[in-house]
Amino acid sequence: MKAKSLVVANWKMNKSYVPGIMLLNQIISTLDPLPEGKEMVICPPYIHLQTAQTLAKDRFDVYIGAQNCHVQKEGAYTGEISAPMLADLGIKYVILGHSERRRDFAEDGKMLTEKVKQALRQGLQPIYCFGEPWPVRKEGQAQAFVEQQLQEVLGQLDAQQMERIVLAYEPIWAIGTGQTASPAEAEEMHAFIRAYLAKQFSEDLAQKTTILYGGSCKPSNAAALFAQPNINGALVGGASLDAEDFLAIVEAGRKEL
Ligand SMILES: O=C(CO)COP(=O)(O)O
Repeated sequence: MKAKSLVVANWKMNKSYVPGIMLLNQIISTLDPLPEGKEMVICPPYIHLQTAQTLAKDRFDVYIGAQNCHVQKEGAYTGEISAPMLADLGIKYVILGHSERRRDFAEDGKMLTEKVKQALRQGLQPIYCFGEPWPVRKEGQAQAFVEQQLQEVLGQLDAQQMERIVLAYEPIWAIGTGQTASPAEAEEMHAFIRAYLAKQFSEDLAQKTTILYGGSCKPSNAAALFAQPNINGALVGGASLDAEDFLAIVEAGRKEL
């Protein structure tokens, strides 16, 4: 079985209520149905999740995701949102391990393993993010760094759990910088990640796992990235805040993925 292809919007902390609803409407209503095996996913801030879910509910090709969830199911955790709350809304995906959360909220492998397991228990599909900073790449240590970020979380999961995980390679130096990894650089890392999955789990699981690229993905570079054999889609930040740009990336995915 071939890996599912996804083009995922990560709005981060952008778009207040009315502009957010307008953008959701524009993106979802303009998209022509995608063929089977391809999905568009939108991960807006929490305030938009319920509306987004309503707008996407009759589409078999559009799904909604959250940008984070708490480790615990419920309790005295002021300001937090739990995985059961997201699942109850019908949300399908949750982004976990984004470098901005690792940096700003000290999320480490141990905590992310627990979050991934909690999300899975609630029926959500985690989009697990990882990627190296520039000094690590410069030293030629990018693969070793990525392998460790994979191992500390995925190494704690069984094959059945792994079947519901989406991976997102996001080199930190490419996030929000306009400096994307070249298609060859991205493909080299994606092939390495697939080889890791084959070694750690099985060749079958490695082939079935969706591996996204993230970091300054734009309409101008999406097609070349998507043409790489081990790239199954993208996690898009800045360019997902503009309907035309994001839909252009989704269209590149329709052709190339
Ligand atoms: O962090 C990202 C997606 O999660 C990538 O952000 P940019 O597309 O803005 O570089």
